[in-house]
Amino acid sequence: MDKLFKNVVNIFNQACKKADISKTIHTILKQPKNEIIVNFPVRMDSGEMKLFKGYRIQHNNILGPYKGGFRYHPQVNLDEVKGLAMLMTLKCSLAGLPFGGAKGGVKFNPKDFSISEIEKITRRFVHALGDNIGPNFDIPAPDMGTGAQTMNWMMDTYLNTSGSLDRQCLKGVVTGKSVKVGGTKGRAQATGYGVVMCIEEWAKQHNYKISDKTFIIQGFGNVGSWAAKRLDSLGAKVVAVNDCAGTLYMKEGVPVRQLTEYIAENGSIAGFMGQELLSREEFFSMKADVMIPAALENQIGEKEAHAAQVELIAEGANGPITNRADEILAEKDIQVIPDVLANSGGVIVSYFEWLQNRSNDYWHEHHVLEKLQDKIIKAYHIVHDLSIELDVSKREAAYIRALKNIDEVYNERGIFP
Ligand SMILES: NC(=O)C1=CN([C@@H]2O[C@H](COP(=O)(O)OP(=O)(O)OC[C@H]3O[C@@H](n4cnc5c(N)ncnc54)[C@H](OP(=O)(O)O)[C@@H]3O)[C@@H](O)[C@H]2O)C=CC1
Ligand SMILES: O=C(O)CCC(=O)C(=O)O
Repeated sequence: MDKLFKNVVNIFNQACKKADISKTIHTILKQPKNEIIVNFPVRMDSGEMKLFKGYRIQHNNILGPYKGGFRYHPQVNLDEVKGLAMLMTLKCSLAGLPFGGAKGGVKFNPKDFSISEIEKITRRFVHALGDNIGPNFDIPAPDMGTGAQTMNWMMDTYLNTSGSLDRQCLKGVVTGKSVKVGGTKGRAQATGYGVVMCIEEWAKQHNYKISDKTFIIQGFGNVGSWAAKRLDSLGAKVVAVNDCAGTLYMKEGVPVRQLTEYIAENGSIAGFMGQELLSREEFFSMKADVMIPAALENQIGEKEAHAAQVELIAEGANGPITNRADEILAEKDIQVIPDVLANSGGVIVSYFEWLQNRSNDYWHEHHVLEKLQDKIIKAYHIVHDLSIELDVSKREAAYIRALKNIDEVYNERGIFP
């Protein structure tokens, strides 16, 4: 089984060499600054006490407060969260945000717990983290298995336990909250929309008419479903969706809104419109124009890369392609828009939420989405141009650009001895 942190560090090492990053900066960045692990007890509905393990990995904060999501998933582990935290440092730097990188999570499957148990787990986790998070220090956000409701509980717990009277500014302790409690319009759709905005830009460069193309999406949660909605509005056909239950294939295109509603009610694609599901293997070998992995890391390994029959992969998920698979895809001339660029829409709009919380001035949705488009398209062209100039993949170009920004800041500030 590939390890995410190792995969990310391999590309980081290559990029450091190509970007001529000093040994000192390489040494600072190759491990996270802080690895926080908490074990905390929570009383279940049955009265039983259960112990949970939570992580917050703070990779680097030279550019600003640590920033990155919290994941609730049974596979959460230290290696995974370290890899995800390093990706956040690179993602924020590439997007030009005044944030560093962090990631966290709790190892459990939310599907096995009641809403009130999930609320208690969330509140106890925030309590256990204490001052390790804060609106000017480390700002969590949603990731797999968490969403606006989780962020609302987190903010509420932090406000009630921090001891500070500055309720307004403290709202920015987490982003991705619901709009009524201080979230921004546009955050829910930001990551999925951002992925498609990158695909739209790629399409313009390749004289590619999106409305004539077929798309396949792994994962139909926050990222996958919003990407599908934007594709649908552009007239494109999403012909297959894969989740843990299997692969839904509909030749004429999946009815995106109905599927979103169905999953919200039933928890998965199983049973949708009476369709028989295909296998995971059939998803990864399906002939289509574009694939959007929007689930877990390491989904496209050697086998899936050999089987792939698409022209472009836009990484909605973090780290969905292993190092070896990256090489195979390059040999097959399958292009990749890398995670640190393609899924940066989420953290970009999180930044807008944080700004709105600080100023107490809330923006229209169209303004948020316009600003998102400006930022992500700017990053897209920086990556594209650099990949041509240096003759490297878009992933390497993205890492190189992000590392150069960080290197420059360290060099101008100097390093504390
Ligand atoms: N939310 C955000 O703003 C951002 C998310 N990302 C990344 O995007 C990815 C998805 O996140 P998000 O949409 O928020 O998560 P969600 O929890 O909303 O959705 C996850 C989706 O992935 C599916 N999934 C999980 N495990 C598997 C598997 N083994 N095989 C197939 N499908 C699977 C789930 O299906 P099932 O119900 O069957 O488990 C579900 O459809 C993650 O990699 C995350 O790090 C990146 C940037 C920002
Ligand atoms: O919105 C954020 O702050 C972080 C989103 C995230 O976790 C990610 O981009 O992987």
